[in-house]
Amino acid sequence: MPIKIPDNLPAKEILNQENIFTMDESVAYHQDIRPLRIALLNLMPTKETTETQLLRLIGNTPLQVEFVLLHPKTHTSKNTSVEHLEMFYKTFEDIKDEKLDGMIITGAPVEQMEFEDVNYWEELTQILNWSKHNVTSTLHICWAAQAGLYHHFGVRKFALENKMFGVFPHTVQVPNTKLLRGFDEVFHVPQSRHTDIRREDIEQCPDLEILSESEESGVYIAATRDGKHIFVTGHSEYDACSLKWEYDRDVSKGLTIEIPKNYYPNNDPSRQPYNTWRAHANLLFSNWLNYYVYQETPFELNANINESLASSQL
Ligand SMILES: CC(=O)SCCNC(=O)CCNC(=O)[C@H](O)C(C)(C)COP(=O)(O)OP(=O)(O)OC[C@H]1O[C@@H](n2cnc3c(N)ncnc32)[C@H](O)[C@@H]1OP(=O)(O)O
Ligand SMILES: N[C@@H](CCO)C(=O)O
Repeated sequence: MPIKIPDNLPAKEILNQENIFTMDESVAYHQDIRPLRIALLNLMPTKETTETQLLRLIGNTPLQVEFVLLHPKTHTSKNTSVEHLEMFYKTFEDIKDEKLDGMIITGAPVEQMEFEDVNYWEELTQILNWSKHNVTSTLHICWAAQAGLYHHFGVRKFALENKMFGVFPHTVQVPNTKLLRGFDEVFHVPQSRHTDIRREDIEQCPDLEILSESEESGVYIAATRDGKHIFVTGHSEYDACSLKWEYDRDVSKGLTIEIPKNYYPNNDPSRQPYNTWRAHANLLFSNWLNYYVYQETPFELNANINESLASSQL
Protein backbone atom coordinates (compact mmCIF):
# COMPACT_ATOMS: atom_id res chain seq x y z
CA MET A 1 0.00 0.00 0.00
CA PRO A 2 1.26 3.53 -0.63
CA ILE A 3 2.32 5.51 2.45
CA LYS A 4 0.25 8.62 2.96
CA ILE A 5 2.60 11.33 4.23
CA PRO A 6 2.46 15.12 4.65
CA ASP A 7 3.07 16.90 1.36
CA ASN A 8 6.38 18.48 2.43
CA LEU A 9 8.02 15.80 4.62
CA PRO A 10 11.76 15.54 3.67
CA ALA A 11 11.66 11.70 3.81
CA LYS A 12 9.35 11.81 0.80
CA GLU A 13 12.17 12.71 -1.59
CA ILE A 14 14.47 9.94 -0.29
CA LEU A 15 11.70 7.34 -0.51
CA ASN A 16 10.78 8.51 -4.00
CA GLN A 17 14.43 8.07 -5.07
CA GLU A 18 14.22 4.49 -3.77
CA ASN A 19 11.04 4.09 -5.83
CA ILE A 20 9.00 3.61 -2.62
CA PHE A 21 5.50 4.72 -3.44
CA THR A 22 4.27 7.64 -1.37
CA MET A 23 1.09 9.58 -1.75
CA ASP A 24 0.49 13.22 -0.84
CA GLU A 25 -2.32 13.88 1.59
CA SER A 26 -4.02 15.93 -1.09
CA VAL A 27 -4.10 12.93 -3.50
CA ALA A 28 -5.15 10.47 -0.76
CA TYR A 29 -8.25 12.46 0.07
CA HIS A 30 -9.43 12.01 -3.52
CA GLN A 31 -9.03 8.20 -3.69
CA ASP A 32 -12.07 6.11 -4.52
CA ILE A 33 -11.80 2.38 -3.85
CA ARG A 34 -13.49 -0.65 -5.38
CA PRO A 35 -12.66 -4.41 -5.50
CA LEU A 36 -10.10 -5.45 -8.12
CA ARG A 37 -11.27 -7.81 -10.84
CA ILE A 38 -8.59 -10.43 -11.49
CA ALA A 39 -8.87 -13.44 -13.82
CA LEU A 40 -6.97 -16.69 -13.40
CA LEU A 41 -6.61 -18.44 -16.75
CA ASN A 42 -5.90 -21.91 -15.39
CA LEU A 43 -4.11 -24.13 -17.91
CA MET A 44 -2.90 -26.66 -15.35
CA PRO A 45 -4.36 -30.18 -15.32
CA THR A 46 -4.27 -30.07 -11.52
CA LYS A 47 -6.66 -27.11 -11.47
CA GLU A 48 -7.84 -27.28 -7.88
CA THR A 49 -4.29 -27.34 -6.50
CA THR A 50 -3.31 -24.35 -8.62
CA GLU A 51 -6.45 -22.40 -7.66
CA THR A 52 -5.57 -22.90 -3.99
CA GLN A 53 -1.91 -21.95 -4.42
CA LEU A 54 -2.65 -18.73 -6.30
CA LEU A 55 -5.65 -17.68 -4.23
CA ARG A 56 -3.53 -18.10 -1.10
CA LEU A 57 -1.02 -15.58 -2.47
CA ILE A 58 -3.56 -13.14 -3.89
CA GLY A 59 -5.54 -13.34 -0.64
CA ASN A 60 -2.56 -12.22 1.40
CA THR A 61 -2.98 -8.51 0.67
CA PRO A 62 -5.27 -5.86 2.13
CA LEU A 63 -6.93 -5.41 -1.28
CA GLN A 64 -10.38 -6.76 -2.03
CA VAL A 65 -10.22 -9.00 -5.09
CA GLU A 66 -13.04 -10.43 -7.16
CA PHE A 67 -11.67 -13.57 -8.82
CA VAL A 68 -12.79 -14.89 -12.21
CA LEU A 69 -11.65 -18.43 -13.05
CA LEU A 70 -11.14 -19.16 -16.74
CA HIS A 71 -10.33 -22.35 -18.65
CA PRO A 72 -9.72 -22.80 -22.38
CA LYS A 73 -12.96 -23.71 -24.13
CA THR A 74 -11.10 -25.42 -26.98
CA HIS A 75 -9.47 -28.00 -24.67
CA THR A 76 -11.32 -30.93 -23.14
CA SER A 77 -9.91 -31.41 -19.68
CA LYS A 78 -8.97 -34.97 -18.71
CA ASN A 79 -8.02 -34.35 -15.11
CA THR A 80 -10.63 -31.80 -13.98
CA SER A 81 -14.30 -32.78 -13.85
CA VAL A 82 -16.88 -31.11 -16.07
CA GLU A 83 -18.90 -30.41 -12.89
CA HIS A 84 -16.03 -28.42 -11.38
CA LEU A 85 -15.51 -26.43 -14.58
CA GLU A 86 -19.23 -25.76 -15.02
CA MET A 87 -19.69 -24.71 -11.42
CA PHE A 88 -16.69 -22.42 -11.01
CA TYR A 89 -15.22 -21.54 -14.40
CA LYS A 90 -15.99 -19.23 -17.30
CA THR A 91 -14.38 -19.12 -20.73
CA PHE A 92 -12.89 -16.24 -22.69
CA GLU A 93 -16.10 -16.09 -24.72
CA ASP A 94 -17.99 -15.08 -21.54
CA ILE A 95 -15.70 -12.18 -20.61
CA LYS A 96 -14.27 -10.92 -23.89
CA ASP A 97 -16.42 -7.79 -23.86
CA GLU A 98 -15.25 -6.83 -20.36
CA LYS A 99 -12.07 -5.29 -19.00
CA LEU A 100 -9.98 -6.65 -16.16
CA ASP A 101 -7.64 -5.08 -13.66
CA GLY A 102 -5.31 -8.08 -13.80
CA MET A 103 -4.90 -11.56 -15.21
CA ILE A 104 -2.69 -14.51 -14.19
CA ILE A 105 -1.98 -17.21 -16.78
CA THR A 106 -0.63 -20.43 -15.29
CA GLY A 107 1.93 -22.95 -16.48
CA ALA A 108 0.93 -26.05 -18.44
CA PRO A 109 2.62 -29.43 -19.03
CA VAL A 110 2.93 -28.80 -22.78
CA GLU A 111 6.37 -27.19 -22.96
CA GLN A 112 7.88 -30.01 -25.01
CA MET A 113 5.34 -29.46 -27.81
CA GLU A 114 5.57 -26.75 -30.45
CA PHE A 115 3.33 -23.88 -29.34
CA GLU A 116 1.17 -24.34 -32.44
CA ASP A 117 0.52 -28.02 -31.55
CA VAL A 118 -1.12 -27.14 -28.23
CA ASN A 119 -4.81 -27.66 -28.93
CA TYR A 120 -5.88 -24.34 -27.33
CA TRP A 121 -3.08 -22.28 -28.95
CA GLU A 122 -5.41 -20.35 -31.25
CA GLU A 123 -7.70 -19.46 -28.32
CA LEU A 124 -4.70 -18.51 -26.17
CA THR A 125 -3.33 -16.18 -28.86
CA GLN A 126 -6.73 -14.45 -28.98
CA ILE A 127 -6.61 -14.00 -25.21
CA LEU A 128 -3.02 -12.69 -25.34
CA ASN A 129 -3.98 -10.17 -28.05
CA TRP A 130 -7.06 -9.12 -26.10
CA SER A 131 -5.00 -8.68 -22.90
CA LYS A 132 -3.00 -5.86 -24.54
CA HIS A 133 -6.02 -3.56 -24.52
CA ASN A 134 -8.34 -5.05 -21.92
CA VAL A 135 -6.16 -5.93 -18.94
CA THR A 136 -4.09 -3.48 -16.89
CA SER A 137 -1.35 -6.05 -16.12
CA THR A 138 -0.96 -9.74 -16.99
CA LEU A 139 1.32 -12.09 -15.07
CA HIS A 140 2.42 -15.19 -17.05
CA ILE A 141 3.81 -18.19 -15.17
CA CYS A 142 6.23 -20.86 -16.50
CA TRP A 143 4.91 -22.20 -19.84
CA ALA A 144 2.58 -19.19 -20.11
CA ALA A 145 5.67 -16.96 -19.78
CA GLN A 146 7.29 -18.79 -22.68
CA ALA A 147 4.05 -18.61 -24.66
CA GLY A 148 3.62 -14.88 -23.99
CA LEU A 149 7.24 -14.07 -24.84
CA TYR A 150 6.94 -16.07 -28.07
CA HIS A 151 3.60 -14.61 -29.11
CA HIS A 152 4.24 -10.97 -28.20
CA PHE A 153 8.00 -10.79 -28.94
CA GLY A 154 9.04 -13.84 -31.00
CA VAL A 155 11.32 -15.11 -28.18
CA ARG A 156 11.77 -18.87 -28.65
CA LYS A 157 12.10 -21.65 -26.08
CA PHE A 158 14.79 -24.33 -26.24
CA ALA A 159 14.83 -27.89 -24.97
CA LEU A 160 17.16 -28.49 -22.03
CA GLU A 161 19.30 -31.60 -21.90
CA ASN A 162 18.25 -32.21 -18.28
CA LYS A 163 15.13 -30.91 -16.56
CA MET A 164 15.75 -27.67 -14.61
CA PHE A 165 14.46 -29.12 -11.39
CA GLY A 166 14.97 -27.83 -7.87
CA VAL A 167 15.11 -24.70 -5.77
CA PHE A 168 17.68 -22.21 -7.06
CA PRO A 169 19.21 -18.98 -5.73
CA HIS A 170 18.11 -15.94 -7.74
CA THR A 171 19.23 -12.31 -7.71
CA VAL A 172 17.58 -8.96 -8.36
CA GLN A 173 18.95 -7.44 -11.60
CA VAL A 174 17.32 -4.01 -11.53
CA PRO A 175 17.67 -2.18 -8.20
CA ASN A 176 14.51 -0.58 -6.82
CA THR A 177 12.20 -2.24 -9.30
CA LYS A 178 8.70 -2.17 -7.82
CA LEU A 179 7.94 -5.82 -8.57
CA LEU A 180 10.85 -6.93 -6.37
CA ARG A 181 10.40 -4.36 -3.63
CA GLY A 182 11.50 -5.79 -0.27
CA PHE A 183 13.28 -8.81 -1.83
CA ASP A 184 16.55 -10.03 -0.37
CA GLU A 185 19.54 -9.70 -2.69
CA VAL A 186 19.57 -13.48 -3.03
CA PHE A 187 16.31 -15.42 -2.76
CA HIS A 188 15.07 -18.90 -3.68
CA VAL A 189 12.57 -20.06 -6.29
CA PRO A 190 11.44 -23.54 -7.40
CA GLN A 191 12.05 -24.28 -11.08
CA SER A 192 10.56 -27.29 -12.82
CA ARG A 193 10.86 -27.29 -16.60
CA HIS A 194 12.35 -29.08 -19.55
CA THR A 195 12.83 -25.94 -21.66
CA ASP A 196 14.48 -22.55 -21.34
CA ILE A 197 14.48 -19.07 -22.84
CA ARG A 198 17.72 -17.17 -23.53
CA ARG A 199 18.83 -13.89 -22.01
CA GLU A 200 20.31 -12.77 -25.39
CA ASP A 201 16.93 -13.17 -27.12
CA ILE A 202 15.15 -11.07 -24.49
CA GLU A 203 17.88 -8.41 -24.72
CA GLN A 204 17.08 -8.04 -28.43
CA CYS A 205 13.63 -6.66 -27.48
CA PRO A 206 13.88 -3.01 -26.42
CA ASP A 207 10.46 -3.16 -24.70
CA LEU A 208 11.60 -5.92 -22.35
CA GLU A 209 13.71 -5.77 -19.22
CA ILE A 210 15.19 -8.69 -17.24
CA LEU A 211 14.34 -8.10 -13.59
CA SER A 212 15.70 -11.25 -11.99
CA GLU A 213 17.78 -14.27 -12.91
CA SER A 214 19.78 -17.15 -11.52
CA GLU A 215 23.31 -18.22 -12.45
CA GLU A 216 22.17 -21.82 -12.62
CA SER A 217 18.56 -21.66 -13.80
CA GLY A 218 18.67 -18.57 -16.06
CA VAL A 219 16.14 -15.77 -16.50
CA TYR A 220 13.47 -15.75 -13.79
CA ILE A 221 11.46 -12.59 -14.46
CA ALA A 222 11.29 -10.42 -17.57
CA ALA A 223 8.72 -7.67 -17.98
CA THR A 224 7.70 -4.98 -20.42
CA ARG A 225 8.98 -1.61 -19.28
CA ASP A 226 5.41 -0.39 -18.77
CA GLY A 227 4.65 -3.37 -16.46
CA LYS A 228 1.74 -4.50 -18.60
CA HIS A 229 3.18 -7.95 -19.27
CA ILE A 230 5.19 -9.85 -16.68
CA PHE A 231 6.85 -13.18 -17.49
CA VAL A 232 7.87 -15.42 -14.59
CA THR A 233 9.68 -18.68 -15.44
CA GLY A 234 9.62 -20.27 -11.97
CA HIS A 235 6.93 -21.56 -9.65
CA SER A 236 7.01 -19.43 -6.52
CA GLU A 237 3.38 -20.47 -5.95
CA TYR A 238 4.35 -24.14 -5.47
CA ASP A 239 3.72 -25.75 -2.08
CA ALA A 240 6.59 -27.30 -0.09
CA CYS A 241 5.75 -30.74 -1.52
CA SER A 242 4.98 -29.87 -5.18
CA LEU A 243 8.44 -30.79 -6.49
CA LYS A 244 8.38 -33.95 -4.35
CA TRP A 245 5.05 -34.89 -5.89
CA GLU A 246 6.43 -34.39 -9.42
CA TYR A 247 9.61 -36.30 -8.55
CA ASP A 248 7.71 -39.25 -7.01
CA ARG A 249 5.33 -39.28 -9.99
CA ASP A 250 8.21 -39.53 -12.48
CA VAL A 251 10.08 -42.14 -10.41
CA SER A 252 6.93 -44.27 -10.19
CA LYS A 253 6.53 -44.03 -13.98
CA GLY A 254 10.12 -45.27 -14.41
CA LEU A 255 11.23 -42.00 -16.05
CA THR A 256 14.83 -40.77 -15.85
CA ILE A 257 14.69 -37.95 -13.33
CA GLU A 258 17.33 -36.37 -11.07
CA ILE A 259 16.53 -35.53 -7.44
CA PRO A 260 15.38 -31.87 -7.30
CA LYS A 261 18.41 -29.73 -6.40
CA ASN A 262 18.74 -27.84 -3.08
CA TYR A 263 15.41 -29.22 -1.93
CA TYR A 264 15.51 -32.22 0.40
CA PRO A 265 17.46 -31.95 3.67
CA ASN A 266 20.87 -33.57 2.93
CA ASN A 267 19.60 -34.24 -0.58
CA ASP A 268 17.73 -37.23 0.82
CA PRO A 269 14.38 -37.83 -0.93
CA SER A 270 13.08 -39.86 1.99
CA ARG A 271 13.08 -36.66 4.12
CA GLN A 272 10.39 -34.00 4.19
CA PRO A 273 11.39 -30.91 2.11
CA TYR A 274 11.22 -27.39 3.57
CA ASN A 275 9.57 -24.43 1.88
CA THR A 276 12.33 -21.79 1.53
CA TRP A 277 10.57 -19.48 -0.97
CA ARG A 278 7.18 -18.66 0.59
CA ALA A 279 8.02 -15.15 1.83
CA HIS A 280 9.25 -14.06 -1.61
CA ALA A 281 6.24 -15.63 -3.31
CA ASN A 282 3.97 -13.53 -1.11
CA LEU A 283 5.99 -10.40 -1.83
CA LEU A 284 6.00 -11.00 -5.58
CA PHE A 285 2.23 -11.34 -5.75
CA SER A 286 1.45 -8.48 -3.38
CA ASN A 287 3.90 -6.17 -5.22
CA TRP A 288 2.31 -7.09 -8.55
CA LEU A 289 -1.20 -6.60 -7.22
CA ASN A 290 -0.35 -3.30 -5.57
CA TYR A 291 2.06 -1.54 -7.94
CA TYR A 292 1.14 -2.99 -11.32
CA VAL A 293 -2.60 -3.46 -10.89
CA TYR A 294 -4.11 -1.41 -8.05
CA GLN A 295 -2.01 1.72 -8.53
CA GLU A 296 -2.28 1.68 -12.31
CA THR A 297 -5.80 0.60 -13.09
CA PRO A 298 -8.47 3.25 -13.62
CA PHE A 299 -11.39 3.50 -11.23
CA GLU A 300 -13.71 3.35 -14.22
CA LEU A 301 -12.46 0.08 -15.69
CA ASN A 302 -14.17 0.61 -18.98
CA ALA A 303 -12.42 3.93 -19.51
CA ASN A 304 -9.11 3.85 -21.40
CA ILE A 305 -7.15 1.36 -19.27
CA ASN A 306 -3.82 2.71 -20.44
CA GLU A 307 -4.41 5.98 -18.63
CA SER A 308 -1.66 6.71 -16.15
CA LEU A 309 -2.00 6.79 -12.38
CA ALA A 310 -2.07 10.56 -12.52
CA SER A 311 -5.44 10.47 -14.17
CA SER A 312 -6.80 7.42 -12.33
CA GLN A 313 -8.86 7.76 -9.19
CA LEU A 314 -8.46 4.29 -7.65
C1 LIG B 1 6.52 -25.87 -17.68
C2 LIG B 1 5.36 -25.57 -16.82
O1 LIG B 1 4.57 -24.70 -17.11
S1 LIG B 1 5.24 -26.47 -15.42
C3 LIG B 1 3.57 -26.59 -15.14
C4 LIG B 1 3.03 -27.91 -15.55
N1 LIG B 1 3.11 -28.84 -14.44
C5 LIG B 1 2.11 -29.63 -14.10
O2 LIG B 1 1.06 -29.62 -14.72
C6 LIG B 1 2.34 -30.54 -12.95
C7 LIG B 1 1.16 -31.39 -12.69
N2 LIG B 1 0.75 -32.23 -13.84
C8 LIG B 1 1.06 -33.54 -13.96
O3 LIG B 1 1.79 -34.05 -13.14
C9 LIG B 1 0.50 -34.34 -15.11
O4 LIG B 1 0.17 -33.49 -16.17
C10 LIG B 1 -0.74 -35.19 -14.70
C11 LIG B 1 -0.30 -36.19 -13.66
C12 LIG B 1 -1.84 -34.31 -14.13
C13 LIG B 1 -1.31 -35.93 -15.92
O5 LIG B 1 -0.27 -36.48 -16.68
P1 LIG B 1 -0.44 -37.60 -17.86
O6 LIG B 1 -1.47 -38.59 -17.48
O7 LIG B 1 0.93 -38.06 -18.18
O8 LIG B 1 -0.90 -36.78 -19.11
P2 LIG B 1 -2.37 -36.45 -19.66
O9 LIG B 1 -2.55 -37.21 -20.94
O10 LIG B 1 -3.41 -36.61 -18.61
O11 LIG B 1 -2.23 -34.90 -20.05
C14 LIG B 1 -1.75 -34.03 -19.13
C15 LIG B 1 -2.09 -32.64 -19.54
O12 LIG B 1 -1.27 -32.20 -20.61
C16 LIG B 1 -1.97 -31.23 -21.33
N3 LIG B 1 -2.00 -31.65 -22.73
C17 LIG B 1 -1.59 -32.84 -23.22
N4 LIG B 1 -1.70 -32.81 -24.58
C18 LIG B 1 -2.15 -31.58 -24.91
C19 LIG B 1 -2.43 -30.93 -26.16
N5 LIG B 1 -2.26 -31.51 -27.34
N6 LIG B 1 -2.86 -29.66 -26.13
C20 LIG B 1 -3.04 -29.04 -24.95
N7 LIG B 1 -2.80 -29.59 -23.75
C21 LIG B 1 -2.35 -30.85 -23.75
C22 LIG B 1 -3.32 -31.09 -20.72
O13 LIG B 1 -3.29 -30.02 -19.80
C23 LIG B 1 -3.51 -32.40 -20.01
O14 LIG B 1 -4.32 -32.35 -18.87
P3 LIG B 1 -5.82 -31.85 -18.86
O15 LIG B 1 -6.50 -32.45 -20.07
O16 LIG B 1 -6.39 -32.33 -17.58
O17 LIG B 1 -5.77 -30.35 -18.95
N1 LIG C 1 6.53 -28.87 -13.76
C1 LIG C 1 6.23 -29.81 -14.79
C2 LIG C 1 7.16 -29.77 -15.94
C3 LIG C 1 6.55 -30.42 -17.13
O1 LIG C 1 6.09 -29.46 -18.04
C4 LIG C 1 6.07 -31.20 -14.23
O2 LIG C 1 7.05 -31.81 -13.78
O3 LIG C 1 4.96 -31.68 -14.26
